[in-house]
Amino acid sequence: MLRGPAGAARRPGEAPPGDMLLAAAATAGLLLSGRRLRGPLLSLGAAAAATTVLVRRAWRTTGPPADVARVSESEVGRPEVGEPEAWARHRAELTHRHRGRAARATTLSVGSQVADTSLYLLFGWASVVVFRGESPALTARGLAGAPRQLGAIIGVAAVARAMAATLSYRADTAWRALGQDVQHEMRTELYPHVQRLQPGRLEEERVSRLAGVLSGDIDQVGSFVATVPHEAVQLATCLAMMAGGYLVGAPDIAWIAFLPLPLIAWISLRHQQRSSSVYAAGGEDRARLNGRLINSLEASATVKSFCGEEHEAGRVSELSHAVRLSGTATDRFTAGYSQTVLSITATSFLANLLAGGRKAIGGTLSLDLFSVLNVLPQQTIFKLTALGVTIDQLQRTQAALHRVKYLYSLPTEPVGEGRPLQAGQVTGDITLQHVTFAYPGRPHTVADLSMHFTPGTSTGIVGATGAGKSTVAKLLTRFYAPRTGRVLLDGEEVRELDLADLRRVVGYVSQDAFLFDGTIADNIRYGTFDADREAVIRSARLAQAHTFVEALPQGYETPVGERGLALSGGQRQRLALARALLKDPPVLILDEATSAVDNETEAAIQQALRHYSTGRTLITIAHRLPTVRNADRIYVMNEGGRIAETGTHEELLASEGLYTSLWALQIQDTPRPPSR
Ligand SMILES: Nc1ncnc2c1ncn2[C@@H]1O[C@H](COP(=O)(O)OP(=O)(O)OP(=O)(O)O)[C@@H](O)[C@H]1O
Repeated sequence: MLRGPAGAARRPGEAPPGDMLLAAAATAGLLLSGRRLRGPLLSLGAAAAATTVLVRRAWRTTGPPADVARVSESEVGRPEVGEPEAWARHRAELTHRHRGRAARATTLSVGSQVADTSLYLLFGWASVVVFRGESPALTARGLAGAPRQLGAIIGVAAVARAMAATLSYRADTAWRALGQDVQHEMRTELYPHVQRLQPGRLEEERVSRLAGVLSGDIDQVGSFVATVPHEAVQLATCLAMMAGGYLVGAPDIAWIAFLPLPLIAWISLRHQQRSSSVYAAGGEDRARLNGRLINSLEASATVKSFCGEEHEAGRVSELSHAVRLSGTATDRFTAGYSQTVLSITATSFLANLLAGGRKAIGGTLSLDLFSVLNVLPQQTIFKLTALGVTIDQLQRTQAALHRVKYLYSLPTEPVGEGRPLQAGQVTGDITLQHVTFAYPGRPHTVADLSMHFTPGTSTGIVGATGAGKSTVAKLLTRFYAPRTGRVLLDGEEVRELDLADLRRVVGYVSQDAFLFDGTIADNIRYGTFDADREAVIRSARLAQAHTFVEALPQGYETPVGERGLALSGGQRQRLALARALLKDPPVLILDEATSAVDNETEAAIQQALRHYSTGRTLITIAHRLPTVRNADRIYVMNEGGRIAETGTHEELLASEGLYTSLWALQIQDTPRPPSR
């Protein structure tokens, strides 16, 4: 078994890695080259080999930056994820679609670098004309006299500058546009996939982590495409121009020009490795300060009532001091690096000047050539200083892609599969037959559960907290599938039905009345996006929301704020209810949908729902027994996720079981004050 450069095993017969091919080509080049070029080629090869070895070592020993590694292994979980099919397809499409653009942008990057470097070469040449009085090379080409020569060089330099500006602008914008497009396409492809994740997986993955992949990681990929290939192509162009220039023009002193390259590459990589930990420490200090500030400001009522202002100010000052110290350390570090790089660049320049100058004085190197060649190493070194940042970007992008790939590997809900359902033909006959279900890693939530919901009737489900009432609703809407047993709608197993159709015919108002950042009308219309204003108002009236909405200065156009925080809990619940009523489903499940509403308003809602639910199947899950007392049937669930009792309110009271004792407890409760 052979070992690849990164320590990876390579099977016999596998294609040799790129550097072996390079070595073979270099050996052939050396053998074919004349004696004059053999030495310079060797020094170029040595510089290239040393630089490659250093980059490889840095890549292997450091791995991804500290902050990236932490996220990719602990948060995302499995470092090794296979190639999910959806991701492989999307990646292939992206590559195929943008191949031509990437090739054009690469050409522009090469052109812009050639024009830019030419400009500096021309400056060097112009100074020779000024100091020496003429350029023999130009005189030999029929352009005699310093003023004419100078004018010609400056004219060409102006053209080179214009070309450099145009090509750089076009290359930069081409790469950036490509980065933006890749980012946009990745996000718009990944987001629907994330939305289709099975609810269980969606709950397991933290929202902040999912949002982090969809925003931060995809941004990382986009900014990588926008900048790194452009810089890498420019560096390669600089290296090629420098190597070509020295090998052709001054092979004897080529080694002096090549010598600093591995040194600069090494310093740049070392700097990046060390700076990533310095910056990570500074970032953590800033994050701690930020967290403390937000926490303190959010808890302002608690801080004030416990007179904790001084205590909070002290803690903020402490953290701010830590930020100051880490900031100073980072600044010192950065300043030290730029001075080191400048010193090496200057040393290389002086060494070139000395060696090349002696040859020019001795007449073995033309002054014209000497003046232009001197410029090339400066440009290359300048570009090479960004190598550490490039490697860092590459590693960050790899880690970001790893996380994208991981999300693609998570199981999704089926789309467009199953038997279609017509809302108008659904009667709403629902049956649970011996259903057993457990959340992953948990004991059974419901066990051997059987229930029946007769079409056109209302059913209440009550029971202890954690008994599994909401779980029943989730099984009906196929958020989860039972382990054993069957859930049937109109005699058909729900898992055989088209999922989107099923959710269209089953309206569900969950415990947490979630509102989107938008207006009240937008929130009621959510899911029935084409509903007109009259329909919106009608459902708001049914949900007893119209009066409070009308009383607001902007009425239905009032923004509800992030997560609806500009409204009270009872108001939010009524809007969520109005949203479900507007959907007009044949089956409606209300899971603690009015728990934050005062008794009087709840009674009005129930009155309205009695008319609304005619011909529909209404399932009401509640803790408050008065919410379900008028239901045609009530199921009482016990803690083991089983049915303890069933019957009408009167029948259950007569049986003097669990329901009777709960009722006795609750009617002693003080009535709640009216909600706003
Ligand atoms: N996503 C989940 N992952 C793991 N366990 C869960 C999940 N959701 C609910 N459970 C557990 O399942 C059990 C039943 O929860 P469920 O929400 O169905 O109860 P409930 O009767 O509706 O309770 P409550 O009246 O408090 O709303 C609880 O023990 C709960 O901790």
